[in-house]
Amino acid sequence: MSDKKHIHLVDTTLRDGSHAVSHQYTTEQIAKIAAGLDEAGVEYIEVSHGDGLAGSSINYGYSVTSEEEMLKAANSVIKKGTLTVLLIPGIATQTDLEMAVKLGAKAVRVATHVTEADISEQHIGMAKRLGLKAFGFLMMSHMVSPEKVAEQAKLFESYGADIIYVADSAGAMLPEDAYNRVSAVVEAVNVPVGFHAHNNMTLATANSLAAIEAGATYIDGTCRGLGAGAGNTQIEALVGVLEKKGYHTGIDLYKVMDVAEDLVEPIMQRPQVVRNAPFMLGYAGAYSSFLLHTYRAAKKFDLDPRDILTELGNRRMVGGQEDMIIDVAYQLAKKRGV
Ligand SMILES: CC[C@H](O)CC(=O)C(=O)O
Ligand SMILES: [Mn+2]
Repeated sequence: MSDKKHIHLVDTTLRDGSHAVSHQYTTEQIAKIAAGLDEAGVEYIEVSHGDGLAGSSINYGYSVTSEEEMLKAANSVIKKGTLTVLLIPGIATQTDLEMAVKLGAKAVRVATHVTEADISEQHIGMAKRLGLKAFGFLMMSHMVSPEKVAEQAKLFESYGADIIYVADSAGAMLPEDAYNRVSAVVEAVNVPVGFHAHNNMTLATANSLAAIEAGATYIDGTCRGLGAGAGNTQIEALVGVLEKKGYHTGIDLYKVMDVAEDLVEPIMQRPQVVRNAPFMLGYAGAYSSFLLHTYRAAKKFDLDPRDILTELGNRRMVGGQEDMIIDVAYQLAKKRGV
C-alpha cells in the first residue's frame, strides 16, 4: 500500500460527457468506455443522462439509449469500480433510483442547487436505506459565499450523506474561490469533501488542485474533459498531474490515456476547446449545461450566444430553467428589433 495521500477520482465521462454528445451514447460505447475506465482502476464510474436519472425529456434532450440499457451495459463490464448514478430531486423519483440499484448502481450523487440542500433529505435517506453510498452535490456553488456553501453542506451531512461535493457548475470560479469554498466545507463537516470543476475559463485542473490543497479528497474528471460547456477536468491529465504532485489515485496512467484517445476522442462531436461562448459561461456565471440550448436559441433569433449567456448570468438563472433560454433570446431579439 502506498503511503502517499490518496485522492479518489470520479469519472463522469458517461454522465457530464453526455451533454457534449447531446445524450447520444450507444450501449456499445458505454460498455467499452466503462470497461476501459474500470480496467484502468477508476474508482467511481458515473453513468446517467447528463441531467441525471430520468433526465431524458423535451426540456433536457432525449437520450438515444434508455437508462436501463445504459446501466445494464456499464454494469456488465464493471468489475472493481463503483457504478454511480446522479439524481436531481424533482427530476428523478424513488422508482428511478430503485431501478438503478437493481441494475447495479452502488452509489448515488444527489444534486441540488447550492441553496436547496433541504430538498434532498428524503433522497439521501432513501439512498442509505437502499445500501448506497450517498454523495451530496451542491451545484452552482460560485453563486453564494463560502459560509453559505458550508451551511448547506451541513444539511447534507445531517441527512446522512457520506461525501459532500462543491460543484463549480458554471466554471465560474477562480482558484481562490474553489479554495475558500472547499475549506469552509472541510471545516464544517466530518465527512470527506469533493470538487467538481468545469473548464469554461481554462481553470478546471488549477481549481481541482486548489480544492485538494483546501482538503478535498474526491475529485471529478472526464476523458478528454468531455462535458457540459467547455467540459470538465481532463481526467487522464489529472492522473498524471496528481502523480507529479505526489498523490496516489490507484489509476494506471497509460490505460486511462488510452481510453481517452482510443474510445472517447473518436466519438466527440467537436473538440472540447474553450471557444468564445463556453468561456462566456464561466465569465458570466451561467450553468454549463445551458451551452447547447443557447447555441440553438442564438441561431433561431440570429443573436450572439455571448449576449444570451450574459443575460442568463445577470438573471442568475439556474439548472432546471433551460426552457427559459428561448424566452430570454426572444426578449433580446425583440429589444433589438431582430
Ligand atoms: C444536471 C446535473 C448537473 O449538470 C450536475 C453537474 O454536473 C454540475 O452541476 O456541474
Ligand atoms: Mn457538471
